[in-house]
Amino acid sequence: MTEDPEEGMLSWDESVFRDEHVFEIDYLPETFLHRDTQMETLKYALRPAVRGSRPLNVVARGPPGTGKTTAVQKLFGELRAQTDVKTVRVNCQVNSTRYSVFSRLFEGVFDYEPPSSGISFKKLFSQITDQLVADDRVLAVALDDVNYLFYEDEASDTLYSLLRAHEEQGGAKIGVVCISSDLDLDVIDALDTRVQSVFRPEDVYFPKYDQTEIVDILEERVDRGFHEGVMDAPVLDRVAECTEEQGGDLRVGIDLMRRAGLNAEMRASKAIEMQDVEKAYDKSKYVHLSRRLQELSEAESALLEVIAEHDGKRAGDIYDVFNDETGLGYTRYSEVTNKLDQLGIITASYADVEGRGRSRELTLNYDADAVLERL
Ligand SMILES: Nc1ncnc2c1ncn2[C@@H]1O[C@H](COP(=O)(O)OP(=O)(O)OP(=O)(O)O)[C@@H](O)[C@H]1O
Repeated sequence: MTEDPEEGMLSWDESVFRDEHVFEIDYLPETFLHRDTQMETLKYALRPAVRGSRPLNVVARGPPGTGKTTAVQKLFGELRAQTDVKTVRVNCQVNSTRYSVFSRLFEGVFDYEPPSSGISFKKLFSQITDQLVADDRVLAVALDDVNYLFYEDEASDTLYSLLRAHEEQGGAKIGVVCISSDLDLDVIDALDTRVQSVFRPEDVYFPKYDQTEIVDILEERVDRGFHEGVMDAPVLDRVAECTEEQGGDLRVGIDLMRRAGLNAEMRASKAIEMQDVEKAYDKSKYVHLSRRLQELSEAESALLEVIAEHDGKRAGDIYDVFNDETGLGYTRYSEVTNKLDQLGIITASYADVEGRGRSRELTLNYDADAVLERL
């Protein structure tokens, strides 16, 4: 038998992907492994809504990419399909004030946006609650990435309004699931005492997946996303190892598989090799960073750029450059520094500096070039 030189090579009309969509960021997985206890507790908390009662409130916590959003999306999807319960998930990274959170709730309840001319918060609030009462419907709200409401000092007001809706507004029934991936933030502790006294949520923790769990979960995607034989076990193990290395965030693994698939295609190969994974890892390990940088304001990006360009310099020097470039003063500089610190992009710590007393030292938590490339 003569060997076919084309064997193992992709032709133009072939692909390693069976369904590339399963590697996209908004893909909702059909099977959701290793999250049974978390799903149970969430169901337990939401079940009263199905009977027309107010659901229990929940705080869902855990490191990034551990399935918190997916869990809520799956349950909210089931509630929408099988019951009368209204569900709205608000991305607080984008909607980080009480007003914008309630604007999204308005949209969820009425299926159209609130008037763009603007109405008072009080009006916005009462229109939502009046409608819920009139329809006799329960509203389940997920505040996804709720930590951003804390960074903007809007969390207490937002929660207070949501939690008091049943007392003040004719008995509107609203339950809240707060999702936080900031492990340094104690959600309850960080709220005002007036909120703490009415907020006694169920706690659902999403631990980091270990390497075997990561393999189990990613195997599903391999089967759905790639043709048979494209990714063999040792290569998948390496993907899981890289994912583990990056804090167990499944986004890294999923992104890595997609990029590795594209790399294999670039070599016109029918199978993904280790080299395709290694090459992809240089990019995929920064998925957190890219996500965080996407939502920065102009002032935050400007300061980060200065820090990255002057890595290792004293805070005073950094402030001078920031001030020169943006015209913003020290108060704003200080606020932006705190925000970047809370986001985990930099660490701002106090240090004794000779001749200057205590001053803040800013260190970048990522490679400076990686930051600059993505800004
Ligand atoms: N058990 C699982 N099975 C299948 N896919 C999963 C599982 N857990 C997470 N994923 C996938 O991993 C990615 C990240 O999950 P998700 O967005 O739910 O995490 P998260 O904990 O909400 O993250 P963050 O806190 O950063 O918002 C998604 O693409 C999701 O489909």
